[in-house]
Amino acid sequence: MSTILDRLAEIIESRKPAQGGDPATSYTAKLLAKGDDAILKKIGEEATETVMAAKDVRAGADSGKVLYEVADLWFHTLVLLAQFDLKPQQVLDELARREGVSGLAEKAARKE
Ligand SMILES: N=c1c2ncn([C@@H]3O[C@H](COP(=O)(O)OP(=O)(O)OP(=O)(O)O)[C@@H](O)[C@H]3O)c2ncn1[C@@H]1O[C@H](COP(=O)(O)O)[C@@H](O)[C@H]1O
Repeated sequence: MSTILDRLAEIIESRKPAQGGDPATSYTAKLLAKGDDAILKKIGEEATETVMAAKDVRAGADSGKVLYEVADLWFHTLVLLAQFDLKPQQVLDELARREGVSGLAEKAARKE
């Protein structure tokens, strides 16, 4: 069964310049055509907007604001994955690989 992440990844793939993505009709095609720096800039912006939304929620705003910004951030990380020919499933596989491994234990092992 395909998930929304898989379906979005397919759409993003189809927006690549090499696949005929049209920057005039597609936000994703426009961003991909601009290249690495533009994509990375968007991720920085969306991460910052997520931080600001979380602060706003703590100051009384609706928590939906965080959901909205995280969706923007996830979308742009999917564009970044596509730019490097990576798939969301590979990120899910990496998270699955880490399942059950304490972050503290993993960090300690790295220091040895
Ligand atoms: N999920 C998304 C999605 N989330 C966010 N965005 C866009 O990401 C941008 C977020 O940037 P900002 O909030 O900073 O808004 P902005 O000022 O318009 O952005 P900039 O011009 O500054 O880059 C907005 O233009 C949003 O519309 C998305 N654009 C597309 N998708 C998905 O991708 C599909 C293909 O979209 P197109 O490639 O545009 O056809 C869509 O059907 C959706 O499923």
